[in-house]
Amino acid sequence: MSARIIDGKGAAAALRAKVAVEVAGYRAATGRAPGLAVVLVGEDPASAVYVRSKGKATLEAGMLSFEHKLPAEISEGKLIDLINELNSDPAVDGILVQLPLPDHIDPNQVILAIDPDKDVDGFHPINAGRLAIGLTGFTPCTPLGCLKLLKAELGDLSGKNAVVIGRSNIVGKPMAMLLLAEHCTVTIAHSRTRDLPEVVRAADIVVAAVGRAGMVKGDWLKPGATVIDVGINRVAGEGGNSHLAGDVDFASASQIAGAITPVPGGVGPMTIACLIRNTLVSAARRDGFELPEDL
Ligand SMILES: NC(=O)C1=CN([C@@H]2O[C@H](COP(=O)(O)OP(=O)(O)OC[C@H]3O[C@@H](n4cnc5c(N)ncnc54)[C@H](OP(=O)(O)O)[C@@H]3O)[C@@H](O)[C@H]2O)C=CC1
Ligand SMILES: Nc1nc(=O)c2c([nH]1)NC[C@@H]1CN(c3ccc(C(=O)N[C@@H](CCC(=O)O)C(=O)O)cc3)C=[N+]21
Repeated sequence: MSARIIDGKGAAAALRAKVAVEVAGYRAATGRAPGLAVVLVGEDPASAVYVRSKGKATLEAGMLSFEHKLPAEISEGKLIDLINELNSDPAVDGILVQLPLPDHIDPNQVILAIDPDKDVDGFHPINAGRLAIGLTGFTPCTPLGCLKLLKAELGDLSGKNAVVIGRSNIVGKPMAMLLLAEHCTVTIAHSRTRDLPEVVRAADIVVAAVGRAGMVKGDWLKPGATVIDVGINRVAGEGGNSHLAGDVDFASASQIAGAITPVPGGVGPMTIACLIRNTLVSAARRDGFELPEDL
């Protein structure tokens, strides 16, 4: 059997187009454009690439992009001063501080400084708490993108067995909360899980967010399972080349799964589409502008 390939890139383009239509309506109604501030500390090349594609997607949707590039040596206090300025800037609807941060800066203190109502990453404890207890807030972009792909593929998720591999605050935990809210029976696996292949074998839905290239093998899967591969791992190839690989061994998994996301072209583009979606949602809440339920 050969799995359906879930086209994350196409789904992301469609979501971005829907957001752009709503942005046009928002601008006509309010006379202003939603604005996203992205803060990049230091010169990590991968982070710089992501920040650039976020800025591009923001502009393409008709929104304003404010990029703040800060030197790696900046103090935590100075970074928090900038966040306070962005919190009180009426042109800024969303604030994203690109992670990881340099070691001398505590990411928890930085995230705490962001106004929860501008926290389009959904990383602030207030938004994590809102998600956990079912209140309106901001849902982290990567898990939200995964959920949108799953619903497009499967429709109603109620009663399905879902296994999330990974328990980070930015992917694994919020993913599990979203699946629980969709009435899945959720298992969260991590590095201390005993017999991971056996745990995965029970899953109708597998979300892999580990950071280990090709770890999940085809023979771990229940035949027909839906597999969402969050992993973005840069793997060295021959002659100094490198390529991106997911956490799932695509060659073997695509023989057994019912549907699977590729890397690249799966979850990554959806993350960026959900970021501009969240930024529009933030602006719309501020002005009482109504958006479609299913955006
Ligand atoms: N596509 C996208 O938009 C995004 C992709 N990513 C990618 O997703 C992956 C995960 O990211 P993130 O959540 O930040 O990573 P973290 O490193 O924060 O978390 C990794 C998780 O995987 C678990 N883990 C590690 N080794 C094993 C193992 N052998 N068996 C089972 N579980 C294991 C860890 O367990 P423990 O808690 O016990 O240590 C931890 O919970 C990375 O490849 C990252 O690049 C991340 C964000 C966005
Ligand atoms: N505050 C914060 N918020 C984040 O959302 C955040 C972050 N920090 N730090 C890093 C991770 C990672 N992340 C990705 C976004 C897009 C792709 C993406 O578009 N990937 C393309 C490939 C890109 C390439 O070729 O390198 C794809 O999978 O097709 C990947 C990863 C967001 N993150």
